[in-house]
Amino acid sequence: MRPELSEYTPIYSGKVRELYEVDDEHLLLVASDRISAYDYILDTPIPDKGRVLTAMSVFFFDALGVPNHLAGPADDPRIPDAVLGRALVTRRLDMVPVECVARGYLTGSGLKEYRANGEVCGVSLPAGLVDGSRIDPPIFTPATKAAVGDHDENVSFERVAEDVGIELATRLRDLTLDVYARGADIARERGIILADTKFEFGRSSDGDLLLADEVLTPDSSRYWDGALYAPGSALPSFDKQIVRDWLTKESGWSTDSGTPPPPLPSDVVDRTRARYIEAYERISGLSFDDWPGGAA
Ligand SMILES: Nc1ncnc(-c2cnn(Cc3cccc(F)c3)c2)c1Cl
Repeated sequence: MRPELSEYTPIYSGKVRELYEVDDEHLLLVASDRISAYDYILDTPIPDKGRVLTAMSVFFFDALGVPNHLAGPADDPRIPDAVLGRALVTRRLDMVPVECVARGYLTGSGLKEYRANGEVCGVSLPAGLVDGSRIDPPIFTPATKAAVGDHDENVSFERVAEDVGIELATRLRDLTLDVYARGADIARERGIILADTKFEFGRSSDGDLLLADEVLTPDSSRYWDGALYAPGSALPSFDKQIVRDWLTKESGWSTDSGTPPPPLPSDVVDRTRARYIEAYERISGLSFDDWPGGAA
């Protein structure tokens, strides 16, 4: 008999995720089916998005073999039926207040910084790079966590060292780059480019530095279709482009309308759900049908 979700104390609610307290030492990290686009949380959920992204994190935690915060399997008996398959029991850690970002390709806020001053987070890059250019070897471009609703602020490695000390800053950089490179290699071998990603780390009560939060999911990383990759072209998001294109090209809504996006039509929902499942099955080599939870 699984506990009810109402038995756990909610301690944090993010845009698309929630965090609950299971007991003094454990949390429940819940991924919703909500999807965000253009900084809005859309009214229409994508069925199974939370389960697919949870499955992706578990795959990468296992595949990368990095000490992490997981405290039980995807079907842990402490997970309520209502969130089975889209929730994980984790150790409660003392989170390091640094968004540990690795970039293997230049785009987004990194590209903006590069165009302004030829570097990203204090790391200078070769001249002549364009949107989507490969950054090889990948770079560590940390950020400070923004207030709710705001974007994180990119900071230099030196600033991180000032905040958390040079030893921990160095470990965060090395771990971030190592885990990103290995995860990106696994995905690239299966035709999916992980252009960049954001990790969070925490320290356990016995002082270990553990990989926490979600890992290498489409919400914490940019997923691109390797078959379409060419530097210089606007690179479509593997998982969110269907939604973005419908919103901006077919729905009549516009990003500068100042109004929330309209609900999504069922075909956009269905095709987006299929993209999430396709990404998971291609990267993991596993069938999503075997993942816990889902249609009762
Ligand atoms: N193992 C941990 N120990 C302590 N704190 C955290 C922690 C705090 N915040 N976040 C981000 C987040 C993750 C999910 C749902 C949200 F609403 C927010 C994660 C974790 Cl993962």
